[in-house]
Amino acid sequence: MSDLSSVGLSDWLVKQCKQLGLNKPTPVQENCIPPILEGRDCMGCAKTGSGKTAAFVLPVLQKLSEEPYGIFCLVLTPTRELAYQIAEQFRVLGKPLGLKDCIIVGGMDMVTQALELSNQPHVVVATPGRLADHIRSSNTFSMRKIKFLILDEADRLLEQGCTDFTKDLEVILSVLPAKRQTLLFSATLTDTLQELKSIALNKPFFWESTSETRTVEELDQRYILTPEKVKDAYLVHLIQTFTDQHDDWSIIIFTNTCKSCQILTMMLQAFNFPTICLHSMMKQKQRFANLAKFKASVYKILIATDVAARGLDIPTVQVVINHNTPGLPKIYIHRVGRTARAGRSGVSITLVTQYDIHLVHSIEEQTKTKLKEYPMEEKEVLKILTQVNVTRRECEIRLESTDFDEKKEINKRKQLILEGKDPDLEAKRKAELQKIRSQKKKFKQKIQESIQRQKHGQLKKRKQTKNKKAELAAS
Ligand SMILES: Nc1ncnc2c1ncn2[C@@H]1O[C@H](COP(=O)(O)OP(=O)(O)OP(=O)(O)O)[C@@H](O)[C@H]1O
Repeated sequence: MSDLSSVGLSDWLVKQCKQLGLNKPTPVQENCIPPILEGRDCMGCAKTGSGKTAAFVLPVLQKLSEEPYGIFCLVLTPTRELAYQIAEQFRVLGKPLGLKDCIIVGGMDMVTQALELSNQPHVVVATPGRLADHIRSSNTFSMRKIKFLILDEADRLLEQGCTDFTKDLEVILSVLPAKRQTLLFSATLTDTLQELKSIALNKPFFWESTSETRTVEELDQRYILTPEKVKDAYLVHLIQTFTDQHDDWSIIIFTNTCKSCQILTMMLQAFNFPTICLHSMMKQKQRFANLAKFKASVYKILIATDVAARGLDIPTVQVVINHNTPGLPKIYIHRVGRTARAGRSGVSITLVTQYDIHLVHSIEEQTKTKLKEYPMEEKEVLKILTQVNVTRRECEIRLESTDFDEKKEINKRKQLILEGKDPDLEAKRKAELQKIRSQKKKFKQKIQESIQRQKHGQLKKRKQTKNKKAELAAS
């Protein structure tokens, strides 16, 4: 494969890429950059860590150099940290152009952002909620002339998950010109293809890597089967083993809630592991500061919720641990994709309880990969079990004495009000749903128990018959 000029990039850009160690195009770049330069809409689906960001940044910079004006390009992305990472790529690769960029994300000062927007930056990188707020509240900037709209992690932006971006997207799309190039990228586009096609209107060029598996070959994917009560002891033992065996390692541990993230961080800190956390209940400045410290290897362990599952590119991460088994294969793919990036190797270890086995099966089915068991010395784990569980309980008590739960409740209510919902009505609805769920669970348990009893009865009967036959034969 030849250098990046083979995909149609100008000499100044190729030179800039070389300075950053980008010598040859990756497959997604090789396939998507030419049609984008030709003016086509593009949907690119390639594995995590395969260079999708440069696949859209480079052609935009080339086009911008031919006709520089602001606002030329808008990039939307689901998380604030990702917005900063993308803006940095634009800034570094676009240095020879004197590129002006502007980052519009929640949790940061709105007035400063409004000023920056009115200065006509070439590129705006934004999370949908905050950009929609600016559009609703200000007329000091215009997006009527943008050439490029890019949706990074496009499927996440369109799905109606816990953060629903669809209303904000409508507001944003309503102020963009119909004549534009739309570029959509993700490692998991296929589920949302129809919705995506309604945004990329001009018969988009679609490219998907043709690999059998949906995770990278360099990733060693493992699991540990553990009872729920022993999970944290496994985690502590696992980290201790890595600490003993590797000098230069970084680990991301994913967990399912902000509270669990906070407790696990306190617990690992109590065991003197250099741990820091990242979740959506933290102040934005603290989130950025923690991520920067982790990137700089000041802290070797990052415990995060799924706010860090997509897009983050931290080359030193060798291990990803899933403290909970992700409920959706898609989330698993993005989480484990934080390691083994750009051809490097990496390990992912998923802690699986007896209730999660079906989730592992659907992950294996979707990724077309079989997870292998991670060998652990159970005896060693059991030795620290009591100490770990007592430490965890102490951390829980410490957290309960703070206003963590209260803050969570206030944040939730604020979010619901912003979404135009009544928090009290929603709470009622949630309680009813919870009641139905627990009734269903009880019912399921009863059925399981009666099946077990039946099986047990049949076995007993068979044994009795066998014994009788043996007695008869003996007499
Ligand atoms: N042509 C190239 N040659 C070498 N390295 C590259 C090349 N293009 C990109 N990279 C590097 O690969 C790494 C991963 O790239 P990037 O973050 O764009 O991945 P991605 O495909 O967007 O992953 P994700 O799906 O997780 O967001 C980055 O560190 C980037 O600098």
